Amino acid sequence: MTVTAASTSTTTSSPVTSGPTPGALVTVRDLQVSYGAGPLVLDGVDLDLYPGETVALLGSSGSGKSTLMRCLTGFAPISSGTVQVSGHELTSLRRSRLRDLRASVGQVFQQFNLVGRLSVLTNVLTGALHRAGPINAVGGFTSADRRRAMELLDRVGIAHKATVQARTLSGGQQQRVAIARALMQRPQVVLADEPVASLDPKMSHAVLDLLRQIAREDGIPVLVSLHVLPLALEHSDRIVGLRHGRMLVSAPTADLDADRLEVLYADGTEEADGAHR
Ligand SMILES: Nc1ncnc2c1ncn2[C@@H]1O[C@H](COP(=O)(O)OP(=O)(O)OP(=O)(O)O)[C@@H](O)[C@H]1O
Repeated sequence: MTVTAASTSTTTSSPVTSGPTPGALVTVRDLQVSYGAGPLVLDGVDLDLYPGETVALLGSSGSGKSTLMRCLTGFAPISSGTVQVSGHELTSLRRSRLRDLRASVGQVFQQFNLVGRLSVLTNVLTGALHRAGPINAVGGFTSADRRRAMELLDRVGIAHKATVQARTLSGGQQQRVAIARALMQRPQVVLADEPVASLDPKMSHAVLDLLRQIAREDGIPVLVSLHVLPLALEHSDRIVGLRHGRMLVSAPTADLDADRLEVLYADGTEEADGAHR
């Protein structure tokens, strides 16, 4: 795993960096975001994501985790700063190029976002549409697409459910299907926004194991937001943490423990206090 010099210790302010870091697939610099005329919800955020690493994104409710993820797909109102994905500056891309770039970012969500009445296999196949565009949907999927979708279902351990409706699966099984769908895009990076928030502890470990395995085997970065510190400490190579929109922690997981991460939750809001333990 590669880490930046700025990420080798817990920081109390944003690391001072400029330009893309060699080897990073995602580089965010001095990012500021506000919704409408509201206050800054991200303020001076820097982030690098490297091939093969799993990075846990922590922070109390409202600290800006989802907004940061949205920035990586061009769906957040960026006020200033830069976001580079695979060497492309996202903030200056035309719409068609932005669509291409989004296709290279696989996403996994808390609520799985499957189409419940469609088969598991078809749900995975829809991942191919991100790259091919909607026109391909008219012509249907190719046999190569189907073969790949079955291989991915096998990889996530759920090929035996390929023909059943997605809504008949358990939460953990549905999240595996969602991961297979994201992989169908042949992503260069995977963003998982609270992927285990709806799962029981056993399933949570299994899904996070799977995501980390994918990062390593495919050599892509996986950024996963979590609310439970022990899960982050067990299933990540590096932890970054937001508090009130500022990146307060950026360090290898091996250098961190729950006490050092408390800084993210001091003065926390809503369910943050205590819920992360
Ligand atoms: N579409 C929006 N319009 C206006 N404000 C928004 C919007 N989305 C998020 N916010 C605000 O931005 C801030 C950060 O929200 P965000 O959802 O990124 O936090 P989060 O860390 O992901 O929270 P949670 O852990 O609860 O999901 C919050 O104050 C939130 O109210």
